[in-house]
Amino acid sequence: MKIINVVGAAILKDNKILVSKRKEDKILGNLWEFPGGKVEIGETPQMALKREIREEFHDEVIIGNQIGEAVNFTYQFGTVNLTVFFARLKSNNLDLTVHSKVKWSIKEDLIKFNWAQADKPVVDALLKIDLQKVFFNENG
Ligand SMILES: Nc1nc2c([nH]c(=O)n2[C@H]2C[C@H](O)[C@@H](COP(=O)(O)OP(=O)(O)OP(=O)(O)O)O2)c(=O)[nH]1
Repeated sequence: MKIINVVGAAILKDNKILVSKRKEDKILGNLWEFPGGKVEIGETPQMALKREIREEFHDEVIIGNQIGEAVNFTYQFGTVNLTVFFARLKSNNLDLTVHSKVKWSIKEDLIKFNWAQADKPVVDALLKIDLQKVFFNENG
């Protein structure tokens, strides 16, 4: 079965995490996810994530550490290999070009969103991390 390599960003601001809702007419429509997308040939995960955030929100980000392990989840259309990284915004447009909505959520509320299946183990891993201790290298 086809493996689709996907990267996502848990963008942090003021101890909140940005969560985004997929448009109704897309695969996994109306489900919540970490913004990001497919890694293209020749890209590192970090390069792909910066490109996707630029395309999706017209924003620049600093990428931090990976959250937990990469997750493999098999949907009807293929197996998604999802890797999620912490990120911080360097700009603040958050233009909605591919999502129907975004929300800033406190950690405790993350479980209330209707997540894409692949994201659930990542959310569990995130819940165990103290967000106050997440570090960003300004060159990241
Ligand atoms: N961006 C993102 N995609 C996720 C997450 N969880 C998850 O299962 N996915 C799936 C949804 C899609 O099948 C795939 C990511 O593809 P995508 O968002 O770049 O693209 P898409 O299939 O919606 O649309 P397209 O680029 O093919 O036009 O991974 C997540 O947290 N973030």
